[in-house]
Amino acid sequence: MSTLFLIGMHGTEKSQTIVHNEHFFDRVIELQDLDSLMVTLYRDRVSPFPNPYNFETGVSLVLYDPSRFQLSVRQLDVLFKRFFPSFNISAVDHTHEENLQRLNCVERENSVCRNRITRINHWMYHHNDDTPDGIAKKHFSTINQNSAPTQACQANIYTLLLHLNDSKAQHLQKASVPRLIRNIEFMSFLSEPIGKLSQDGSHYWNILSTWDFCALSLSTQELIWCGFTLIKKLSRDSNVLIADNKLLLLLFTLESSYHQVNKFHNFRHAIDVMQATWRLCTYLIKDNPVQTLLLCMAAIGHDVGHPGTNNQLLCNCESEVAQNFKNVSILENFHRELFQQLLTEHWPQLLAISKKQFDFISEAILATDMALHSQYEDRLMHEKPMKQITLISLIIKAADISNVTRPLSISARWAYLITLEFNDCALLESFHKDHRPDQDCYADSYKNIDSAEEDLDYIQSILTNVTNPDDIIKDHPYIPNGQIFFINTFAEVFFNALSQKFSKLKFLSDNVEINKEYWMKHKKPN
Ligand SMILES: Nc1ncnc2c1ncn2[C@@H]1O[C@@H]2COP(=O)(O)O[C@H]2[C@H]1O
Repeated sequence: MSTLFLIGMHGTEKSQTIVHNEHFFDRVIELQDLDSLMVTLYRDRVSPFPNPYNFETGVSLVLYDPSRFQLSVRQLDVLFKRFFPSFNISAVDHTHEENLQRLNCVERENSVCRNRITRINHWMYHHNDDTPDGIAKKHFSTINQNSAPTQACQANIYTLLLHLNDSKAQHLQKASVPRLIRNIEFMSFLSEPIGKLSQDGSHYWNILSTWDFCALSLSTQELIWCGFTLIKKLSRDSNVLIADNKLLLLLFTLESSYHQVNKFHNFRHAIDVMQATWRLCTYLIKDNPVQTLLLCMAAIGHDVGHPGTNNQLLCNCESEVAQNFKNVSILENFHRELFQQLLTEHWPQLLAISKKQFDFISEAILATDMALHSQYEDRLMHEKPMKQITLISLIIKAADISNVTRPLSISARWAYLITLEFNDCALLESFHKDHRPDQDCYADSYKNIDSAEEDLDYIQSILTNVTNPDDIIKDHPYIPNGQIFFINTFAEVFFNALSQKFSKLKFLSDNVEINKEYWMKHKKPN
């Protein structure tokens, strides 16, 4: 869905160009000022699933007069990139008619980001620097009344490369949090969990404290609340304090740095891994609250910006992001860099502590690369005495794939989601048979592809209404085979070895066996 925001614009200021182009947007919202804009962005983003206004499945433009708000277009764009990194949103100075050519782009851009496959393709492989700076450098004559929109259009759509480059650029600028964001009371966007707490003050503690934790049945507001509740407690335990509103800003920024439209690799997975990490820490690093805090934070950030695909796909198509990391642990390095930057900005004290301890958070995030799985398995079985860094890595690795150790009804729903994500990877690969990954997204051949309407409504109804795995595999009969493969190849040996080493963790390998038994009963002949 796409939104046209008109800020502080009175009827007479609305030019004919704006009026003629409004119909390209799904909605037009008129707001008094930029403060109201920020509130709308946050409020929409944390609306209940399936959330049409997540700012990812369409392109949104903000038309305003910079001179009236003492904030240039460039500054507002930087603010969007810093605090809403996954959003397709850009600022436009509407007082110069030629700038309104950007409105012509929206129809084309929407067609790229409404289709899951073209959207993911664009995220992963689009290399051009379409920012106004980049365009100026390449002498594209795009803001020209007579010319058709060209690559300049794509400036409004998220890409991994821009996310990474913007994050690096912010690192250099060391800017403070702008007033527009600093003034926000983030608790005001969390009415849902606060409402539940008024009925039962320990509700979220109770759900966070068991291995039956089901992030799948939580809304975005509740996920943020769970992160807030746990990290606040751990920060107190370890005396690395952070003010409530600052912690909430960090969590809202993290949520906006994950792709809500991904089936599996989204903020929900991040909170699930954070919870699993914490539970494992209560058994394995009992007397070290600082390390528990660092590891739980690493867990929340470990997949930030994940495109819902994999390293192989980035590598095969020689994406610039892959080259940037020399084809080594590409996504993990990507997550690590983005998260480091977020911490530099939002919680530098924690980052400093992390760096003092063998670059704790970075090491933890890098350990989640499954290409290193057998190495870690080896260390788990043979390293004596086990080094602290190995233990930390094993905890976050175990948490990352802990969905197969959850009770079956929960595990099956995670299996369903990862299967859908794998299916999209397969669609992306077949898309590449006919299209160069980095070709101009507006070329004709790119248009009529027949895959991948949005299906978030359908997925959400399964997640909330279906708890019986039988119902899930009725529609997706090959899920059991995928789960057996994953358990046989990775999970079984790993969790058995972990349970042998740490007997209190036997429930993990027990659950894997129960789940495997179920999948075996429903296995399809290959
Ligand atoms: N239930 C599951 N079934 C199949 N693969 C899984 C499952 N859980 C995790 N994985 C894989 O394990 C990987 C761990 O690292 P990633 O999160 O990058 O991507 C994950 C998936 O590829």
